[in-house]
Amino acid sequence: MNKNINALYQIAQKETRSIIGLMSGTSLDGLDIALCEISGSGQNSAVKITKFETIDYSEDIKFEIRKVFAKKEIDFQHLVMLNEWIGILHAEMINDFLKKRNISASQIDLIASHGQTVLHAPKFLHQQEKFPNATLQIGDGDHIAVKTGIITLSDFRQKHIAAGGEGAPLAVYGDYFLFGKKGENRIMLNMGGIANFTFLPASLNPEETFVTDTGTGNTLIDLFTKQYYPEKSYDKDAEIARKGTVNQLLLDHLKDDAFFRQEFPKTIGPELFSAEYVKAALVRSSSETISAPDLLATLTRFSAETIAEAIHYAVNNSADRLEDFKIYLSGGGTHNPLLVQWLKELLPCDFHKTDELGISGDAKEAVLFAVLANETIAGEDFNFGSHKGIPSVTMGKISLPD
Ligand SMILES: Nc1ncnc2c1ncn2[C@@H]1O[C@H](COP(=O)(O)OP(=O)(O)OP(=O)(O)O)[C@@H](O)[C@H]1O
Ligand SMILES: CC(=O)N[C@H]1[C@@H]2OC[C@@H](O2)[C@@H](O)[C@@H]1O[C@H](C)C(=O)O
Repeated sequence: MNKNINALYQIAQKETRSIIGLMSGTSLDGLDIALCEISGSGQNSAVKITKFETIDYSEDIKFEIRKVFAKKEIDFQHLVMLNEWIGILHAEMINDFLKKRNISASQIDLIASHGQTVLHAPKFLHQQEKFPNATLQIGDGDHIAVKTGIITLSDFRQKHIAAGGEGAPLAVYGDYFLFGKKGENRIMLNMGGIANFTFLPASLNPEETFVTDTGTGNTLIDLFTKQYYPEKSYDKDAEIARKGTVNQLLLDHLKDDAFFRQEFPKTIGPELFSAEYVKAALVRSSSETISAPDLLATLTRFSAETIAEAIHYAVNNSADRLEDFKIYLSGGGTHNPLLVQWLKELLPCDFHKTDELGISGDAKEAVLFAVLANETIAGEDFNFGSHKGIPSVTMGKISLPD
């Protein structure tokens, strides 16, 4: 038997697996690395994060990714080179992460690598009938496996699409296994570049469980902060937005898009929520001369209202009331006090952070990919039912180190 296949067989039978989860999201801020000890699988999964770090992307890395990120027309050779380069860079970041902590590669069972999303084009966005839902994450897993010496699972989203999904969000698998609690209605709300939530009803009936993106989270706030204040990468503590006033007419135009009228589950990216999207709404509302604080206040309100309206809609379609739901926040938007304040005003739910459930909100998405890898290697069949959007499949391609 090939020694790596034998290793996988042994890993699958271990009581506890050491799995590194990696996530680099749409904010292009860096690579989240979460070292997890995972025992069990499926609903019996238990995760302990033993180490976590976000390794910031250098300006050079951001610059090179931005050349292709969310763009329809690019230099194709650059994308091909970037796929290899990001794989090598991520491997080096993992090696540094381990070295700093005196952990050897032999102590790690698996790496679960999300990769860097460069284009996310569900059918809703590309609108070309003969083509399927499409998404591309780069940073080839073979580079990570060879350079770290650790078996690596990567490219999780393709199987989801192959099995009938949109390739995102995938959070529901981990959210259901780690945070589903019988007798308690929970909503796991992640506010990254794009915001999404997993609806976990008290029944834990997989047929009533779903996950959906809601629209922009931080992506437009970050984009226009950088545009008006090039020295800042985001509106820290909403300092700028707080000085502004929401422009209601602009807000109405921002919210007037077919994406918001689409049924759940749905997914989207910065391909739609771009500078052009905002500029078109500025023109339609004749507010091109808006001040930077007013624009940031309006964009923050746009995120808050679209998230809140999606949650209202989800709960209205259930047998329960908003007051009966606990919302667990994660992702960078949790640190935006104005966004969170407005959400609390718009949603009469009971607000918490995933940290209270033992998983830090900044690490959660990286952990979710470690859980997906755990399922692929050690999980048993779990049926999420027949409804659209959550195919009952394992995900990730396996790269062997030698
Ligand atoms: N103190 C803060 N005040 C306001 N916003 C903050 C603060 N801290 C973080 N953020 C926001 O969080 C963002 C980073 O979020 P996160 O790391 O969840 O993004 P991501 O992983 O790229 O997202 P995605 O879920 O799209 O993959 C920052 O760009 C910023 O908008
Ligand atoms: C294509 C892509 O990278 N999508 C991300 C992004 O970040 C948030 C939202 O948009 C979500 O759909 C997804 O990530 C999470 C981890 C998911 O798949 O659940």
